[in-house]
Amino acid sequence: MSTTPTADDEATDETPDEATTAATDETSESTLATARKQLERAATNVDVDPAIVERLKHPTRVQQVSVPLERDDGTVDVFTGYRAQHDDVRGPYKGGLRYHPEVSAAECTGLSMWMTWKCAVMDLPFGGGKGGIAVDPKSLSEDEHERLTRRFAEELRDVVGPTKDVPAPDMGTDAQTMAWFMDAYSMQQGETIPGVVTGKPPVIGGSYGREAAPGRSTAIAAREAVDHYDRDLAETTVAVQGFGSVGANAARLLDDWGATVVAVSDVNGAIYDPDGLDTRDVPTHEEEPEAVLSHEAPATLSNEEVLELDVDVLIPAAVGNVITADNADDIAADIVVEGANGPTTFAADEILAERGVAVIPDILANAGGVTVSYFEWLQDINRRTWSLERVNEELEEQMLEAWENVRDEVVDSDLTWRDAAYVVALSRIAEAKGARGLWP
Ligand SMILES: NC(=O)C1=CN([C@@H]2O[C@H](COP(=O)(O)OP(=O)(O)OC[C@H]3O[C@@H](n4cnc5c(N)ncnc54)[C@H](OP(=O)(O)O)[C@@H]3O)[C@@H](O)[C@H]2O)C=CC1
Ligand SMILES: O=C(O)CCC(=O)C(=O)O
Repeated sequence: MSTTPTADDEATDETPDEATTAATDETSESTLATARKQLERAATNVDVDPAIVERLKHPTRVQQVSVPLERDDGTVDVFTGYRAQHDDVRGPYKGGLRYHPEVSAAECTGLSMWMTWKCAVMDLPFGGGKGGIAVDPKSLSEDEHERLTRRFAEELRDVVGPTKDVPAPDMGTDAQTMAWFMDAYSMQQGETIPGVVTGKPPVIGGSYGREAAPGRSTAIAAREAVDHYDRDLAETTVAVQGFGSVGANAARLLDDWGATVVAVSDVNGAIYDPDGLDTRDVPTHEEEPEAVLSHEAPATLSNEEVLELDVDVLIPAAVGNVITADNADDIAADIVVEGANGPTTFAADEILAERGVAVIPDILANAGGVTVSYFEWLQDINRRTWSLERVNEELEEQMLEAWENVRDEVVDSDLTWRDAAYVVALSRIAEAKGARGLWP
């Protein structure tokens, strides 16, 4: 079933277009509204055909599917799944699959727009996609997670594929989810096709280093930002919201590199030690969900308090829309590095910019995930495995190149880091559209 989402979308009751105008209450500014407003603002800094900008406010398509699940007790529940495909002028759609109760057509559309820019900033030959199922993954047994994923893969079969659209993990999904997805798709196609998804376990064509990659790039971005502002990482304090794939890997690397990580949180709150936490001893979401508070520490904080801690670097690495107009004035960090996708609303971004807080945007900071996904895709096509050392070296190189491209715009054109990243991305996308003769 291929549809434009309708008001049947139980998760939000809004279409992608309605989502833009529905966001009247600042704190509830939707992902899609933020993504569109960011695009409009950034477009004023680039010489790009307004028709292209108008086109880029909309996805190519959003696939909406019903995903029936037979529960372990024999009853059946039907969930709604989505795959938003935003733009593919530079290559196949690329982006994660999220299992979360708030997944909706509008959210996937906004997230797929950010994937288009992210792939362009990193100069990867991909466009932007994002999808998921509106479900609480913690309510699923492992067998239910597998059955749901296999059925989702069947429903998406016509729109995904190694040269069409290549999903990957996101919140609530992991390497095992990708393995089931790849197996279900391969069985339907009658041959093993590892390149249909990335983020798989290495034993079936996954790349070493993929799981840690978005956290690694977030740490690299934090390190480079600290250096850009003439500070010393050894004297830098860091707070991290979210201790999953992105947050835990970023925190542990920065800890390894000499920074002092004073607070980390999961969904239930944060642990705080002004002298620095031993982040390797704190259980990650993958090791044990909701276990951060079980680690002994001098103090605990709420998730709101962790955002307002007086640290040098704040890394929101959990859910979106956590820095809003309501708390932007209370953010005490000098540098915010966006590990999560869309943690800062449009209005909050403007407040932080006025206050001189540097915000390193998600489309640059957490782009290590999709970059190593690209490496995985190359390995799958070539049937050749790269070592972890090679993956990390090439990631470092690609991140530094993207960092320099964006930094040059910040320095030369006096732009915010987000606007600068958009200038790099939009210029490449517009150039590709021009070269292909696509209008718009
Ligand atoms: N995985 C990837 O490849 C990439 C992910 N991202 C983005 O990074 C963010 C995190 O994703 P990822 O690390 O994969 O997710 P995970 O599911 O691995 O971890 C999420 C973490 O956030 C915590 N969390 C969940 N809800 C909240 C909340 N409301 N407040 C505070 N903490 C919360 C979870 O706690 P608990 O353990 O208690 O559940 C967990 O520690 C998302 O925005 C995602 O889109 C970006 C690039 C790539
Ligand atoms: O690895 C990928 O393809 C995409 C990861 C992702 O969803 C993201 O960067 O937000």
